[in-house]
Amino acid sequence: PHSQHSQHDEDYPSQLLATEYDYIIIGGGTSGLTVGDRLTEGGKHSLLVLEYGYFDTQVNMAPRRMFNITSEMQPNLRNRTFQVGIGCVVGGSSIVNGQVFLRGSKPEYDAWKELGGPNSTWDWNGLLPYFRKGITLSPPDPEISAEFNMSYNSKYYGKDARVYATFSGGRPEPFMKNLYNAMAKMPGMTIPEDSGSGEAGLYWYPISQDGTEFKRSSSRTGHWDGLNRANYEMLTGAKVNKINFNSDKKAISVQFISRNDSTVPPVTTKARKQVILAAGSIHTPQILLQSGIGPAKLLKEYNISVVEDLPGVGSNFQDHSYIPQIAYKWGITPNGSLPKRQDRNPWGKSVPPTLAAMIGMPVVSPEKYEALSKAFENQDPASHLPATYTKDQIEGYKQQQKVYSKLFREKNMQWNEMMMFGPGGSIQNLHPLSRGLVLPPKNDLNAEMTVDYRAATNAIDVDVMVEIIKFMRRYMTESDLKVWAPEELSPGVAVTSDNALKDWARDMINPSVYHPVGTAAKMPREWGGVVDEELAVHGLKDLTIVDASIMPTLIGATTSMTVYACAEKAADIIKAKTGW
Ligand SMILES: Cc1cc2nc3c(=O)[nH]c(=O)nc-3n(C[C@H](O)[C@H](O)[C@H](O)COP(=O)(O)OP(=O)(O)OC[C@H]3O[C@@H](n4cnc5c(N)ncnc54)[C@H](O)[C@@H]3O)c2cc1C
Repeated sequence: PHSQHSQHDEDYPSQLLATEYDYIIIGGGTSGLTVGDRLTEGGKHSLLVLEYGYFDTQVNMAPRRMFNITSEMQPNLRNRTFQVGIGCVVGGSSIVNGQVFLRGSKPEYDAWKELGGPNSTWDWNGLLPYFRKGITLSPPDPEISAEFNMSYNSKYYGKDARVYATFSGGRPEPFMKNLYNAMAKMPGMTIPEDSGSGEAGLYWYPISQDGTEFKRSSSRTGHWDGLNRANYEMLTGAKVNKINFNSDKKAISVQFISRNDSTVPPVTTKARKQVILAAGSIHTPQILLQSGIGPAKLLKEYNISVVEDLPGVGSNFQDHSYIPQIAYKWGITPNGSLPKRQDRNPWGKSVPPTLAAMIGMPVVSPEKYEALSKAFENQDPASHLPATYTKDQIEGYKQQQKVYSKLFREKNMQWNEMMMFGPGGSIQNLHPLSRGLVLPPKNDLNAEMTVDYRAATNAIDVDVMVEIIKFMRRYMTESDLKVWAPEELSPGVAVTSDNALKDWARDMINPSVYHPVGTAAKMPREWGGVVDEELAVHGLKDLTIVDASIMPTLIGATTSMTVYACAEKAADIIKAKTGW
């Protein structure tokens, strides 16, 4: 049964599996399949991927391909609840995501190094080779790129990866030039040479599609389809619920059950070299807790014996937050056709490239950034962190506070994201300072996770959003766009004071752009971290986490490209460590 690249789908044929593999990967999503591909190159080592979802020929968000999770009620956002978007399908969230394919700016990755210790290699320079290894760029059409000022530089990408970024072949509406030119003249605005250069500013950006058929590029198309390796196996519909350890605390096997059939007894498969956890930021903490790794106090409440007391499991949870619409209309209709919000068609269609302004707080708010930075610097973390935080975890947040109060003053920092396609639009706070929790419900460790963004528990997050709204207002009403007499529809010109804007923002903020990170953070143990610089779980042997949960802090960009780069780096670390 292992003579071919096996896709055991739907019928849970666990009897086809071997009892032992060199590597077992938990979760066949974005990071899991990237690492799976790299470790099976050359055919020498056997590897099994255990994936909860199924192979699916359709892509995009649909119930079959998404976990069904609603967040906890958010008291600071008028008690609203929110859909928690994550993929459960072979390819994971890379199959259902919005395909905006960006990376963060240099200071955001350099922060990971500062939060990792003096010998850390997790900074911009340490990750750039892996962005290059992981992603191939299809440049824009030369004529269109010259006409619309699409600067790009292929040196920030590689040539061999089968995960693609493309600007696509469509032609933007001519009016986009006016949006571009007006933004380019905003005080302090910069224009980087490429969206992937690690520099903040105004740029056209690529999407995760191939550059010929304009079909979605995912971890499945890039790291599974067409490989046909006898040593690279996957079982779908398999829900992992435990990792087992020997007395030496070495991860030795993985237990899973059928996703649908509770009558099937659990199966245990052995891993000779490593167990690799790639179940994403929401479910990686669950599998750790089910395995006895997490806050000892909590594990006792679940009657689970403690393998390793790691209070950080499920904490430090972060996501981008946004307001979907700062709405304007033109008082004087511009000539010619106007840009519309583009649906990045996942089934293959060339759509025009899209424009974004990704800017730091000194550009967003030249007046207030210094005061905001000071307020954050002097804040008592205990005033907003969860009551369960230990001394170590509070110390870890203090370290983040030290780094981020500096980054408030950093111009080359992607703190605000404005996707530009018309009058007004959506705005994002890419660096919320509140920290959420992702934990199983009190009475049942095996039930679906509870997701609590704890949005705006740090009130500075709302202050930042207000400054971003004011930046949008300046852009719409004080830039060259004013010749078209823009009229603000919401929040509306009657909403003027900071307090009134804060009030409005609390009604409007959505605490997730489907970019959850941080719940098994790469930070020192004495700062509440869960994995070390080699992404190995503190205190244990041969258990490595490779998904978005390891990011100690958010990057100011959509997350998938960074997940690919981190997984590429993780694969090299695992190879070096396990005598690959
Ligand atoms: C709706 C949506 C829109 C997004 N938009 C964008 C965008 O436009 N651009 C961008 O760059 N990023 C976007 N993202 C985010 C990005 O896709 C994710 O950050 C990234 O894919 C996460 O990768 P991962 O490997 O951490 O997790 P995933 O890719 O989610 O993989 C985790 C895998 O583990 C499996 N799993 C979970 N629990 C178990 C278990 N117990 N046993 C076995 N398997 C399990 C899941 O089924 C899943 O396949 C979006 C995400 C979503 C959901």
